Amino acid sequence: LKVSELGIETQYPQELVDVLSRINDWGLDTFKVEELSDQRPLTAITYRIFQERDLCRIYSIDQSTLLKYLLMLEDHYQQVPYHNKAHGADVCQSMHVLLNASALDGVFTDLEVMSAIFASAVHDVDHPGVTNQFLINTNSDLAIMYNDESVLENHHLAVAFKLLQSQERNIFANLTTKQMKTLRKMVIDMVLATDMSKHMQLLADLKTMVESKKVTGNNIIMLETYDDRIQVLQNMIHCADLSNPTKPLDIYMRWIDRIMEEFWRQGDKERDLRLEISPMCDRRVASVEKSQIGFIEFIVHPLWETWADLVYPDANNILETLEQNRDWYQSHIEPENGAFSS
Ligand SMILES: COc1ccc(-c2ccn(CCC(=O)N3CCOCC3)n2)cc1OC1CCCC1
Ligand SMILES: [Mg+2]
Ligand SMILES: [Zn+2]
Repeated sequence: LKVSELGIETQYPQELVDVLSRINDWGLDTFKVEELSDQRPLTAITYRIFQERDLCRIYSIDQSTLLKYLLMLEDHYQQVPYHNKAHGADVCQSMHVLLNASALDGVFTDLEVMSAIFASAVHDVDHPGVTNQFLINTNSDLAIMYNDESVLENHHLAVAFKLLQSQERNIFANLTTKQMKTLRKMVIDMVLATDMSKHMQLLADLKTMVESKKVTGNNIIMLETYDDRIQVLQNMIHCADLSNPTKPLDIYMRWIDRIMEEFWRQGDKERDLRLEISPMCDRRVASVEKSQIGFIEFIVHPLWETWADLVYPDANNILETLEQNRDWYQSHIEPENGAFSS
């Protein structure tokens, strides 16, 4: 990558080129990209991935149109502690790495790959930093608009596709009608799958697929139907969305700081509104480490263990890091608040 190919202006061009050289690695430091890109991590990372996968050439995407769309998309991520443009960038880059699993070599078409990268980049756009339940409980305009069903995820999709409607930002202008129809359906199916309320069903279906896994001679997964293909992509974006505990511990800790601040700000709003404070949202009775251990035990590890089975042995190192992080927190439980530690 050359400085001229960064796509964005920065006072640290060479350092940014150096950090982005890890675009295909699981440990890429999104926070470093955020700092070195002058607060443009989503544009810098997504633009780099489009280049890496040659998507502009394959789909005749004008580079300035892509940059205009990405900058506008990035500006529509809200300045909230966790669900901001850095999270969007991180999930996009994590998805890019997961797509490179050798068990999936040649499995997905270029259109499916572009759909997955696009879905990841847009998947939390305009997130207000509160949960679906909070939006429902407070009779918000968004909950009214989407009838309490995957409220945030429907909104992220609507915003992402609306931004495509101007001719100067329509990166998919040169796709055929059929390609656009396919891309739109897959992006909708993937972003809706990032709603935590779909987690148990997604995981159950993934386990069923693993039990009946069909592979070719060189251990490449065979996915014959749309339902099978989209199910793998839905679990992939869900894994990417829940990938913080699988990253190097110092990076994981910084994501914890951000999600807790976002949860605590929601708790502050609930306290002011005299609503019951949601679990883990009361900054006065926080047990950060215990919450993470529960999150890993009940959600993240069961999901990643199943994913690691599906793409065995490609995700073994990721699962290993997750288990090391879990063990680290287990052995560093902070003393109970107050005098009576158990
Ligand atoms: C680094 O820590 C986390 C990173 C990601 C998540 C997380 C959960 C579900 N998602 C997917 C999006 C979603 O559905 N959400 C967004 C979070 O709030 C619930 C609805 N993401 C949770 C995390 O920690 C929580 C706070 C202590 C234990 C759990
Ligand atoms: Mg989300
Ligand atoms: Zn997300």
